[in-house]
Amino acid sequence: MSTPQHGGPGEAAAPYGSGPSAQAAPGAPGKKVRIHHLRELKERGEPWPMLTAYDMYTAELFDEAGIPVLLVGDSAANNVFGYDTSLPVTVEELLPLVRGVTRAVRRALVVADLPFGSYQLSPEQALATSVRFMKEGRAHAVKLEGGSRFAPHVEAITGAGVPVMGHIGFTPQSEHNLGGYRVQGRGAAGEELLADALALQAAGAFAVVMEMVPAEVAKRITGELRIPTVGIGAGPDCDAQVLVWQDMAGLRRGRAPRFVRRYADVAGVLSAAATAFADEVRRGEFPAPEHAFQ
Ligand SMILES: Nc1nc(=O)c2c([nH]1)NC[C@@H]1CN(c3ccc(C(=O)N[C@@H](CCC(=O)O)C(=O)O)cc3)CN21
Ligand SMILES: CC(C)C(=O)C(=O)O
Ligand SMILES: [Mg+2]
Repeated sequence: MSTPQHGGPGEAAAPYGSGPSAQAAPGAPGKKVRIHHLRELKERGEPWPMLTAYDMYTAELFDEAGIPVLLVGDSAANNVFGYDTSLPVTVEELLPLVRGVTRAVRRALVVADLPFGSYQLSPEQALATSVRFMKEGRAHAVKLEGGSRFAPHVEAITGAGVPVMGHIGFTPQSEHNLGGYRVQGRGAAGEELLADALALQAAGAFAVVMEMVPAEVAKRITGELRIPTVGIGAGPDCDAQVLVWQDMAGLRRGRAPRFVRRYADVAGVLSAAATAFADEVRRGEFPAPEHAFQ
């Protein structure tokens, strides 16, 4: 195979995020993001962005915009399939989305989120599901929710050569146990969170998401870890920041979580386009002669 693989042995090339290739022109071949690049960004104190993506066009745009890591989140449950929680989404539903995203990217590292029930049963199940996302989804890494209790699962997966991203703090797959969308790690629970992060690192995780964690706790954990932390509602001192793209771009309407900043009004743009199309069809203004064949 001549195609370089993500997460393989490091090249002597300039690290991702430095030099002119950091913002490669659309269509430029660019360099694939590797896990060691993310570690180097942490060492240099350069925060990096991560976004969810669930399809080809968004993946292509985010890749070209220089987002080094794309997550095919189990949040597709809410943001693609319309479930009210992330619990019902299945491997069978997520796999085709992962395939679409990995086909579209040139540089970004694509992380497949393991859905509820597809890894918790045993390290063997976690590895088997990860292998499906790597082989059938062509993902570059997987992500799973949970702390120290999932260290054996992370070890089984990384032991097979598959990079794993952890996820601690508010873990949506456990929302019924956590009592809803609530900040995690306040007070004494902060020490447990640190222990969880260290256990994931020791098990071989290459990064760890911290969701809805007090900023001071996230800062402390980020300082204690060698691997990058990726915050969502975890303050400014994480090594990276992630948002769900429909929140970031204003496609999802209604009240967004407090940790969201909206960078666009995609809902407004799409809604105006659909309304204009509908009006023109109803008025007989579309199609015009140039849209028709003689
Ligand atoms: N569109 C979307 N964005 C997300 O961030 C997201 C998903 N979907 N689906 C899966 C999980 C669920 N997540 C969520 C969902 C809601 C809140 C929320 O409503 N938070 C409130 C209450 C916080 C509190 O009471 O402490 C907030 O104002 O932040 C937070 C995280 C994060 N993930
Ligand atoms: C919010 C991110 C971290 C996530 O797990 C998802 O989108 O599923
Ligand atoms: Mg998720």
